[in-house]
Amino acid sequence: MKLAMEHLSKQFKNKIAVKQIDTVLTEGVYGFLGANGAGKTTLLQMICGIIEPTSGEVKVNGENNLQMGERFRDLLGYLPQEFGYTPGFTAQDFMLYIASIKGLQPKYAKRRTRELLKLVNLEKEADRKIRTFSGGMKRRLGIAQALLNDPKILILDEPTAGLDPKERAYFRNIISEMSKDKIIIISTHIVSDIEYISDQVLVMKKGSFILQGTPEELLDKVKGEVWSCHIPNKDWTRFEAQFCIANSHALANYVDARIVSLEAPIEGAINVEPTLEDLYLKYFSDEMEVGDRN
Ligand SMILES: Nc1ncnc2c1ncn2[C@@H]1O[C@H](COP(=O)(O)OP(=O)(O)OP(=O)(O)O)[C@@H](O)[C@H]1O
Repeated sequence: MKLAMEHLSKQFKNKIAVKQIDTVLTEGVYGFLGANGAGKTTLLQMICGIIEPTSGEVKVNGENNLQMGERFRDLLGYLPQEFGYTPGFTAQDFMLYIASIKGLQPKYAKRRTRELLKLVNLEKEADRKIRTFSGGMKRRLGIAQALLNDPKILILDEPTAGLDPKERAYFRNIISEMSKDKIIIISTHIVSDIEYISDQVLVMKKGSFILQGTPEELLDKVKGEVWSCHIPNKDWTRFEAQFCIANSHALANYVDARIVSLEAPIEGAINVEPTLEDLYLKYFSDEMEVGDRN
């Protein structure tokens, strides 16, 4: 299957949210990485056919997604950023309700609901009301509902928002296990959510993809630019203002720092293996507050 974005743009009044995106996705896991406001949600909503592009189009195997209508919706599973759960429903009622909207046969819907609640580890909570669920449980239920129709295109907008580290790890395992025959798009600003499960990472900034490649290809772009060094306490304020700081740990006489820089920031700095987090900092440090980095 081919999911193509062709010269895709979206403008809201005088704000260009998505700018001339051209890319083709086939089966695999794609991480759309970008800061808040980069345009991820707008792009995903155009792919899902929820909003119309200002120009350009989304095509599935050469056919416009909006013109495909029902046939496109049958292929699609979507977890929006803000999901409207009905708090008085139990998890099972909710799944059956979404299944009926998706037009699934009741018998199949029941079986699929059982399977999916098991997959997202909510099997024992099937009869509990959603109003008693934690944020993480609701998010897992959201992932389960997106899978009801066994979608060939699965789109997850910030799927791990509100999940604790254990649930994040669980989520990554679920995705890696089912990737084979689907196009899976995960949008996030959290690098670790997609670093190990994405076949391709697309870095989005100000409405455009500024980088696209396998995690290894992207890591090559910061190779030789990540340093581990000791900065004397008296010089720290100057270094913090001048360099992109990936990490810092203040000790008695110096700060143990990880710095992204073309040149060694200080004598004795040691070149270390980069991570995607370093790459993200390199490209987004101009948009971040100092406190965001740690
Ligand atoms: N309906 C709208 N009307 C006006 N501006 C909008 C609208 N929707 C989005 N925008 C603007 O378009 C830009 C991209 O927003 P979008 O929500 O797509 O980004 P994002 O990368 O998903 O960020 P976030 O993770 O914070 O949602 C932002 O500047 C946003 O304010």
